[in-house]
Amino acid sequence: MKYIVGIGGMTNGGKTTLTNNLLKALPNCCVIHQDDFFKPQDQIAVGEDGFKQWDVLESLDMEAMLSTVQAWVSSPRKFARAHGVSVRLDASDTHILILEGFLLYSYKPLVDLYSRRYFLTVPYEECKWRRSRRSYAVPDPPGLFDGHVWPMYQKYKREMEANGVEVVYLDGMKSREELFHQVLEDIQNSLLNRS
Ligand SMILES: Nc1ncnc2c1ncn2[C@@H]1O[C@H](COP(=O)(O)OP(=O)(O)O)[C@@H](O)[C@H]1O
Ligand SMILES: NC(=O)c1ccc[n+]([C@@H]2O[C@H](COP(=O)(O)O)[C@@H](O)[C@H]2O)c1
Ligand SMILES: [Mg+2]
Repeated sequence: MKYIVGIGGMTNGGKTTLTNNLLKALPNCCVIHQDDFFKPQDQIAVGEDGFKQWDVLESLDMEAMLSTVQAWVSSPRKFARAHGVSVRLDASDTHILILEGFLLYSYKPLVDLYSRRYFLTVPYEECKWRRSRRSYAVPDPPGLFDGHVWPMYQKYKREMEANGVEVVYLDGMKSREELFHQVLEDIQNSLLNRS
């Protein structure tokens, strides 16, 4: 069985942290990080607001991300081997792929592939505070969060909801451990129901 999990939601909701914890616990589990598909800086548009538009779908090479997902779908075993993931021979023939990123459910060709879509959120103030402590490959210029990051998050979330995309919301204010156990248990139950 092939099982694709989305760990989506807002920037600094805790997606990467949760994903790394799940990867250690789930057998035959590969990961694809959406952040690895950002286009080079010189291809990022500059908006009327003067900000580089990092937080829009066009800043990501989603075709390349889709091809990577398709490579896993066509042979999870080969994909795992190529990415240094050990495949347990004794385990049942279940293969899991985690897709992790902030715009997972806004790209049409991918949206129906998920077996389960999680969506992490934290309140505005917490998100802004966590973000202010992060250092990205390209540092945030002053005002980016309120001028670009937060409005784009709201826009894409509204669109996702208007499109009726079904997600399981996760409270990113819970502890790392609580989130890990909640989602691990949920995935395990969902896998049992399918087998
Ligand atoms: N459950 C949590 N509670 C408090 N802080 C968290 C939690 N999960 C992650 N963090 C912290 O928040 C920041 C963003 O986490 P990260 O996993 O990189 O988020 P994302 O990938 O969604 O941007 C990091 O400093 C991380 O240590
Ligand atoms: N990885 C990069 O090349 C890069 C560059 C500029 C901004 N970012 C930021 O990365 C964020 C997405 O990653 P997180 O969800 O982990 O925060 C976006 O909000 C974007 O503004 C990433
Ligand atoms: Mg991240």
